[in-house]
Amino acid sequence: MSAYPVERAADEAGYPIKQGVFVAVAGPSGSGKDSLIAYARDRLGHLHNDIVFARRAITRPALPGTEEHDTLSKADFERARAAGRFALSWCANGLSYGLPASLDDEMRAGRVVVANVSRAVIPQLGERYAQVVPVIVTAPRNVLARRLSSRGRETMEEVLARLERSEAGTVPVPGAIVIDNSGSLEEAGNRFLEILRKAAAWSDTCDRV
Ligand SMILES: Nc1ncnc2c1ncn2[C@@H]1O[C@H](COP(=O)(O)OP(=O)(O)OP(=O)(O)O)[C@@H](O)[C@H]1O
Ligand SMILES: O=P(O)(O)OC[C@H]1O[C@H](OP(=O)(O)O)[C@H](O)[C@@H]1O
Repeated sequence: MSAYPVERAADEAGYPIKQGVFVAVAGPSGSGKDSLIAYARDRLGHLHNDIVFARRAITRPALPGTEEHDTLSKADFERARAAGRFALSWCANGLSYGLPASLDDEMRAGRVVVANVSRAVIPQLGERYAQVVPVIVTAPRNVLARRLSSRGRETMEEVLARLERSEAGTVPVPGAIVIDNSGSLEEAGNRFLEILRKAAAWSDTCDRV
């Protein structure tokens, strides 16, 4: 068995990619990762062209009013993964998730890439990209429970499983920036926006040296 994830094998010699900044947004289900990403995306102003928001492939039907993603069947997902179409993939919550391999080109072009990822794959991101900014979004369990129930995307059983995972999925992420999203979306969203602005400035600096 290869020591590396399947996704790395396609271009082993070229990793880690030194350009670009990868902002990895993680944290328990319901903490508000997608909400913060959407908040910032709407307020980027002139940075809009420099920051790329990853579109995930998920083995879940697309639902109106939630994250826009590609939907693949399990079989198609596995085929895409085997063909090297994902920069990174993982399984969680009974689903498979993938980030498109085209993100490597965005990184090589020196852009800031923003993606919602599992906490567990942040170390793999560090193997693929030299500059990764992990952002962990948090909220207390009772807040997660309220938000997941009122979002209505999962059944009650699935909500309970996600709440269990909220702690079970916790892995140490050295150097992570933690955003407490237990208060207003505006407050946490502006903190996240500031992180993206800094990442864009950092990416510019790296381009020049
Ligand atoms: N600061 C906030 N105040 C009130 N409601 C919020 C806040 N942030 C997010 N929400 C709501 O909480 C719910 C969960 O948010 P969101 O879907 O962004 O979480 P997530 O971390 O992306 O979850 P998942 O990992 O399950 O996709 C949504 O209905 C969203 O509108
Ligand atoms: O618990 P961990 O492994 O950190 O995250 C698990 C996965 O679940 C959530 O996705 P979604 O809510 O199904 O869109 C996260 O975005 C992540 O991809």
